[in-house]
Amino acid sequence: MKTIKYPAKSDWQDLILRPEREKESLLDTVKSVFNDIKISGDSALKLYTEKFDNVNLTQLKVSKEEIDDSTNKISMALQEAIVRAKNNIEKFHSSQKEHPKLIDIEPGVICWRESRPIEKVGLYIPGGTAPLFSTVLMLGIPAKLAGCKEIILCTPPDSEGDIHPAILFAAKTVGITEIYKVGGIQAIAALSLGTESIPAVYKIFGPGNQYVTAAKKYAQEFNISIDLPAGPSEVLIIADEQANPSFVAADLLSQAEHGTDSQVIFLTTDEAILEKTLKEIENQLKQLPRKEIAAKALDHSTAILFNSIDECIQFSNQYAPEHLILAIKDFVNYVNKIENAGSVFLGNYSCESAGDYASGTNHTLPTNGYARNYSGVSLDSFVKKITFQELTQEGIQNLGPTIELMAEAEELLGHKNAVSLRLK
Ligand SMILES: NC(=O)c1ccc[n+]([C@@H]2O[C@H](COP(=O)([O-])OP(=O)(O)OC[C@H]3O[C@@H](n4cnc5c(N)ncnc54)[C@H](O)[C@@H]3O)[C@@H](O)[C@H]2O)c1
Ligand SMILES: N[C@H](CO)Cc1c[nH]c[nH+]1
Ligand SMILES: [Zn+2]
Repeated sequence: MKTIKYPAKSDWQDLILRPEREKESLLDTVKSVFNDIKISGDSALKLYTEKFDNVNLTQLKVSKEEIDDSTNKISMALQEAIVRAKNNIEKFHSSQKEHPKLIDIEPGVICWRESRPIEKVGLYIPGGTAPLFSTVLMLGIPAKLAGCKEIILCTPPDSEGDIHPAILFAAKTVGITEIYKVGGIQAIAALSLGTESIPAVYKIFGPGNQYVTAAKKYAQEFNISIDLPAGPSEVLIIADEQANPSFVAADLLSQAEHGTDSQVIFLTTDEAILEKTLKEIENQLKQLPRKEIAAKALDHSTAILFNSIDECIQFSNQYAPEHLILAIKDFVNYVNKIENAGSVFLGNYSCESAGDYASGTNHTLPTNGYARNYSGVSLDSFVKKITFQELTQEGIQNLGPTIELMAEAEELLGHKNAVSLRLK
């Protein structure tokens, strides 16, 4: 991890850069996979699965037996943990339900808005280097709460052609049964274009590596919408003198271990905390099974010493992290100053892992600076909002002349006429 002390503001622009693959070559790969899947459907899907996941599949769809068997393949304790997390995620996301509010605009003019589920949605569950069954809960629960009719789940198979039983158990717990063994660009292409076995959907959700994220961006060319660009994980931690260096190190490593292209940023005003945290990172890293992955992520991660917490917050707002942890005493005084972040964790005991698994918030969040203009996944992501209005005869009599005047000024006399006829 690189250490920088008191950087000038003019250097911040370089410090907020994320490690990225060369976009051009990524896009070329994405385009050719989409093209092959458009032409050859399932057979291209199988070829790409052999190429990128090293497994030769005969059947892409997960059978009912495989789903049912998943229960016997994971411990009772894990089953209970998944159910507890599900209840918490459900509680938080249910609270996001909006009830139509009728607004009296003027006498005889009422407007309101109602939500309707997106009928067909595709959920991508990452599985390249870790089976992220928690993501099944994060996407499946709001999809079900919203009332989406067709929910198609895609996730890469392991080298035996199997899906991790915890992914299948989580899907079963949420009530998802249409599951396909396909990952990466080819999964996103199948969900966008449809193949003999995988139906096309209207919106694609889910995080993934740079290939998946690039494919989701490209899918938009086919009029498919996407949740958000949720790429390689990241966390930014702001710590003062009362922070606990071992907690801070553990939180940084928790996101570094996701992938070699993850990035973690540590900001502090206290030089002693900086030194102790770097030592802790070194010690804790050795104990992690994914130490090679985390070490590579740390190679393009930075620890920065600043003069004040205000300066740390300003830097964080410019960086726009996926996760922000405020390991500072008076975090309540800084909440209002946070402008760009996917999800925020307050105080020494709010570890980021809580949000990843079980506290209730969603872990599918904007990365790579997209927290400047995107929100994380929520119930809203799975619905469209339709506006309604009812004008009575009194309403059009009152408002009509204003509409007529505006229509005439725009030289749209057809619009004006639709009002004038009703005023007679
Ligand atoms: N932002 C979020 O909300 C969030 C949440 C969870 C996970 N994540 C991120 O998701 C990512 C998961 O990545 P992963 O790799 O473990 O799983 P993944 O499922 O995203 O990607 C695996 C797939 O990548 C494809 N692939 C691998 N090498 C390729 C190559 N050379 N060319 C073309 N395709 C290739 C394969 O098809 C494989 O199935 C991590 O980066 C993690 O940080 C983000
Ligand atoms: N931290 C990830 C989002 O960046 C989500 C996750 C899933 N499992 C563990 N973590
Ligand atoms: Zn995580």
